[in-house]
Amino acid sequence: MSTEKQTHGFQAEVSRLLHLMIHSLYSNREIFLRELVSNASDACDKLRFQSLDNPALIGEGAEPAITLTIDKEAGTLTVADNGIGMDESDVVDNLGTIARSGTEKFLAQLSGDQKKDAQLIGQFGVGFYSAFIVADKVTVETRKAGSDKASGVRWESDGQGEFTVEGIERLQPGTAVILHLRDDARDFLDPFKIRQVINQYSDHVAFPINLLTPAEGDAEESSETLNSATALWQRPRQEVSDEEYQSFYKHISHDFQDALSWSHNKVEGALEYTSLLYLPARAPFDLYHRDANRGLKLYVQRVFIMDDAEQFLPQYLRFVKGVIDAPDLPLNVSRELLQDYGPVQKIRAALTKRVLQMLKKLSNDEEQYKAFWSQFGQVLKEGIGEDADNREAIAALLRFASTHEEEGVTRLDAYLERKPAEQESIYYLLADTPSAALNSPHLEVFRKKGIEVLLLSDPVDEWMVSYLDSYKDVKLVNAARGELDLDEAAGEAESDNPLVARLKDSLAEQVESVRATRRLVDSPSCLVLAEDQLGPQMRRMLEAAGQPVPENKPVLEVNLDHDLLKALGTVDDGERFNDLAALLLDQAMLAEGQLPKDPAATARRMHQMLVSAVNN
Ligand SMILES: Nc1ncnc2c1ncn2[C@@H]1O[C@H](COP(=O)(O)OP(=O)(O)OP(=O)(O)O)[C@@H](O)[C@H]1O
Repeated sequence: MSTEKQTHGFQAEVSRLLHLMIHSLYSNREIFLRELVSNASDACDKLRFQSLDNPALIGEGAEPAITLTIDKEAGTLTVADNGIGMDESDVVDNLGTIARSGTEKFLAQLSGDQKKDAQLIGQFGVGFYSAFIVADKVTVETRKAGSDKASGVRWESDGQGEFTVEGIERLQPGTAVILHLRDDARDFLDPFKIRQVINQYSDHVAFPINLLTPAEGDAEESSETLNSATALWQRPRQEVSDEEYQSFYKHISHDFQDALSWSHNKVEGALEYTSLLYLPARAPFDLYHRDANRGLKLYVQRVFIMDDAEQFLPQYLRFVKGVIDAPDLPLNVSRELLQDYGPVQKIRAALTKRVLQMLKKLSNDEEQYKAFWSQFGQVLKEGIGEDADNREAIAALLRFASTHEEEGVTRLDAYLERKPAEQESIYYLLADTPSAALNSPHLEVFRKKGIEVLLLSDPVDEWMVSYLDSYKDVKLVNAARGELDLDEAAGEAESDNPLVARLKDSLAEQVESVRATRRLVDSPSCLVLAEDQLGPQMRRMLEAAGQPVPENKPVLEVNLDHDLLKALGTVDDGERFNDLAALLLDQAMLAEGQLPKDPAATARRMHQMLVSAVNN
């Protein structure tokens, strides 16, 4: 342990975050107290957990507690705990860096617009650094539980880019965060204000939060406990107010916004557990990062066991926050053990059903559900592939753009209600964007017949529908694949058409086949994939992942009733015919949002066409 004072620079991201945070969170200043109290409570949780194996860690009579001390003269507010504490390397790692992937990208999104940035930073979670919203200097004194009193550490910074670390003597293990309040934050020296903020944000913290006010004038030193200090999830539902649920949500999630909804249940019987699950209103910035926090906080008989207990919910529900308290699990349960532990599988299956029910209930309110869907819809779609047992329930929660829903979105059930009885399938079309889908030549015949087509343009959609063969026993059919049986007589009779045969010859290298179609009304041609071929979205996904992708040639379908095709039939010059045939294929690719195989050749052919059109 070095005793000399050492100066360190903050990681560049921390400096930027500090700067932005101080400016954009000014109007939410009091959140710093919630964040520091949350950290103190986590530290007490961790110590209690470690002391299961090593009871000596908790000193005699030292019940875990959080102490707030106001010192008006010094202008400081101190948030202290007798939790796990930190050693020197913990301090340098935890209070000087942000070890979350995607941080740089996240910071790049911040615009300087206070309101927008405040929201974004809320999604990110500011934790300890929020101390600098109210303090122009922060001192942390800490000692790791189990180490001796000479192993204390003092960390200090004005939040301007550097911090110092030095060894100190500290009598008690645990951490004290001393805030030297800015002049405009001196209202946090008022016990009344502290009481109000703790009441609002931290009443449910499961350890006592004591407020110490030193003697002043006639008043003697005093100490009072500000919170009820019972585990909120252990209280009966009807005794917990909505405000309490919301503030508990913010405590465990570090979100600034209210949750969309929650579900609190005590399950009795052979397998007892209590769960409190929340649906957040906004996606965290790192929802798609593999190492992002996810899952629930696990407690056993109110003793905190672990964060991110991902075994209790499937991946695709990783946005759900909450706690689970399973009193029958062994206290020394580890992640590895959880994985193969029978009761955990049962709890997971039940919690999954519960979340899907919450979503179903939420979807009764279209407005609210829209908000949810825009944030988490893409993640929920992963469930179609991942969770065969609940596939139908998840499918009912999906939302799609549709040819029959001009602005909004539709559900599979609404599609089925609108569908004429004789229509045997649910049709969908995959495209890169909603507008590409709407303009696709594949829709022409569906429009003409008034048949509804769902428009899928999320990158995950192709993968997802590959797992969704049917919904309520109605098959899902890709409108751009294979031969459509919309009009049985179509196509077949014309298969030996001489123009089709010439096109086949001319394009033999590029296409699998050419055939006449009734699929098209206004367009001359379009591409169709065989039933078993990969679509362009899947292709790109596989290519991006470095996987080998089989070459597949599309089928070109042509509309023999189209003027262009009629004219093409009269072209005798072989070279000119080949150029026109190639253009017919290229424009079909463009309509799909794909680039022609040889863009330069396409440009040359178009150039020739334009010149001859202008000269005519
Ligand atoms: N009072 C404390 N006692 C012990 N360790 C602490 C304390 N406060 C902070 N730390 C340590 O510093 C780390 C960083 O804290 P910070 O609040 O910035 O982020 P976090 O709590 O990990 O993340 P978030 O707040 O976004 O959940 C914590 O993970 C913890 O290891």
